[in-house]
Amino acid sequence: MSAHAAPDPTSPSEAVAARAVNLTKMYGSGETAVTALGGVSVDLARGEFTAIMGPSGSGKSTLMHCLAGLDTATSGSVLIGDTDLTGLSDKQMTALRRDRIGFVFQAFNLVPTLTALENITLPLDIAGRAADQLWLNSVLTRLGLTDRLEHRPSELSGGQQQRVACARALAGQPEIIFGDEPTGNLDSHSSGEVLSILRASVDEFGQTVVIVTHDPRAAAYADRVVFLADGQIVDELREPTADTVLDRMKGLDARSSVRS
Ligand SMILES: Nc1ncnc2c1ncn2[C@@H]1O[C@H](COP(=O)(O)OP(=O)(O)OP(=O)(O)O)[C@@H](O)[C@H]1O
Repeated sequence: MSAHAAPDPTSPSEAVAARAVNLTKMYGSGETAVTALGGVSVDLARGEFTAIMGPSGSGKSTLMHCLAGLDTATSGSVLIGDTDLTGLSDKQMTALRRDRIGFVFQAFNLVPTLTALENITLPLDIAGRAADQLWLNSVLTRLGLTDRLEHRPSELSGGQQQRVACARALAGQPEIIFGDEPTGNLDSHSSGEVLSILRASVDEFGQTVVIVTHDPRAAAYADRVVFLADGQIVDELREPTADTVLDRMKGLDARSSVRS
């Protein structure tokens, strides 16, 4: 198994978009306690596309939810840029998620009664921020949405809905975008489109993207794949291909089945 890079405590925060330090998450207590994360430390570099992979139950969603401020860890800390999430009030956490983080979920999570454009600008409207029109136009053009802006979600294909969700995540120029199985509900063509958009947002816009995925072909779009097993980071891969990811996953699945 190849060594994975431990976080460098001296690395400047400009280079690190999000950081987990010795993150532990327990569910339940006593004999029924489950350790979902057993002391995870990881740095997510700015301007990089990272995929989190691992067998079912390995802690991927828990890690992403803690990093994104959607869940709180039992111990350890999470930083978004320089901000330590530990100790933030609910109000501060809501503001941080709204102003500094973009989300793309498996289920698209669009508001059915709003048009595509209204969905895209909704988080900015709620925050009372005006969209940067030049930026928004370049995102809408890049995502091929300019002729779909007046459509409601029910009038769009799954792939188009997820492109709207990507535009919504990008509209506010967040520090980091988290995707929880963003292609889990899409066919392979639409998956490829959405992943190309996330890839382009990193290459062309300097965005930082982190996704959880089960799909080695999706992970192959990333710069780096971080592998979890049993609530620990056990491996990582740079410049992954679908084949190299699949190989590593086979090793982890074998390891899990030996344990269970
Ligand atoms: N709300 C909860 N209550 C109790 N246990 C939980 C809860 N959420 C997750 N777990 C447990 O924590 C562990 C990690 O779960 P998590 O959902 O993070 O894994 P995952 O790698 O994302 O799984 P999958 O690939 O199946 O979505 C699992 O053993 C799971 O059963």
